[in-house]
Amino acid sequence: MVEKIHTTLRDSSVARWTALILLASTMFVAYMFIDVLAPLSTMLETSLKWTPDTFGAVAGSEYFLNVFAFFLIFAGIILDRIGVRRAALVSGFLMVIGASIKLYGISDYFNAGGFGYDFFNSFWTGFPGSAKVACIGFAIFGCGVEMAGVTVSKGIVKWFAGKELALAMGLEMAIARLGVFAVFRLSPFLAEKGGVTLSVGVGTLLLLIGLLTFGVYFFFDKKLDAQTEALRAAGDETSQEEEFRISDLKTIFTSKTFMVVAGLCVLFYSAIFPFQKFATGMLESRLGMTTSEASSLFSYFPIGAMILTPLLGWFIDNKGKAASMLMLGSLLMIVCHLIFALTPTESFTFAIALTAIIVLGVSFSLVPASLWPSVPKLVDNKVLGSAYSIIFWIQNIGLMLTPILIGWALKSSNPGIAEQIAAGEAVKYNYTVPMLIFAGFGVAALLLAFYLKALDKKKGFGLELPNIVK
Ligand SMILES: C[C@H](NC(=O)[C@@H](N)CCCCN)C(=O)O
Repeated sequence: MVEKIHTTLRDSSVARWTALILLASTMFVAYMFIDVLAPLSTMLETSLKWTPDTFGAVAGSEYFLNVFAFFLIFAGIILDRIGVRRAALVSGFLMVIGASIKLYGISDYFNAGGFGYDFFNSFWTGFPGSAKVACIGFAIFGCGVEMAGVTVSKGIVKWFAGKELALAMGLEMAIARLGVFAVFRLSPFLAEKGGVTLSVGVGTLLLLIGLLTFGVYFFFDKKLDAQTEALRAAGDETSQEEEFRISDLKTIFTSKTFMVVAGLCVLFYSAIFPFQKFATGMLESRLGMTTSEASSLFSYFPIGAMILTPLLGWFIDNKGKAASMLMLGSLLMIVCHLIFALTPTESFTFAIALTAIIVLGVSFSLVPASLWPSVPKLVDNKVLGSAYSIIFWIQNIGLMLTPILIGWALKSSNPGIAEQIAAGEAVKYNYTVPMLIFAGFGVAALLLAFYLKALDKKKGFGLELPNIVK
């Protein structure tokens, strides 16, 4: 007699959490790579002649293909069609390929006249060849990392829906933030020992390990699918999953509440991830610190977020209040950016900077912990991959344009400074205008958060309700 299966790996907490750790470890190394150059802006300006606008353009290039080639939209459709495990491998490969190209662009070999050097320096000469190659690599890496983000989100919903969903998402984000902390500590240290190439080289190697981790996850996911299929065949699984159709995407784009969440997401994240790229330079300038000191100080930002995000996830699973948390998170962000922008130099002490960084970390827990687990409440599971990819796509437009805007604002509000730095003078940029721009994004996000709460009250999506079904 064939034994009937009544449970799946999803019902074993050990299997569930192991799947989460496998997915999150790849995101840990991916987030390390995203910010591997972030603490090195000053070093890159002297070694590779990357001015703030060049640095901003390289930072923004991560999102270029996602936005303009609509890669993220395709990534979501591909994910909904080929499933989590295959999409995870595709994204892992893309990250490794892109990172390797970026590594080549900043390498001593390339910059000493290696393959492609003459070509990449023969056009648009105001933008260094090293930065052009770095942009190409980072844009390919960006396709991989964003596809990985969407895939991991859908993967977590697959394992944790109706269980500890927000806690699991919070933990995944916490592990990713730990990657940001690690890179802000490690990257300047490695760069001091072996130059920028060593930092990016180690980052690339770690991504290879991340790809292997996705490979291990593949087998967990396969087993779960086989068990779920067997349950369906035996008639134990009531909710037969409907097939995804492209026309289903219309329901996402026409949902007002979904678009408000996407708007809030792009505004909030535009004042966080791009800020991470400029924060070290801002702290160096405002507190007269070295790169290494400023980078260490800023590393407390992801640490705060890392500790709080899973706790808030647990709270949302059990008590709800996601919409209210979005409002509070946006408000705290405005306060912190205004402190960076407007505190007079004599009052901007180490303690003030540290407090603002930690409070910003709290804001960076409140919004992600409540935003991402709210998405499954707004759309059908069969379009969930596409829904995450559309939100990420809209978010990527902001993440791509904001570093370019900030780099430009920094250069324009500090006329002559780039030239003085290039001439070896010990002058600093003034970051007031860029920080006011970040605060402005926060104000717009807060207004949308108020609107979202009102919409939820009217339409009853249950954003304020707990996730755990008792
Ligand atoms: C979960 C969320 N992830 C994102 O927003 C992704 N689009 C990744 C962005 C990474 C920065 N380039 C998060 O990390 O809060």
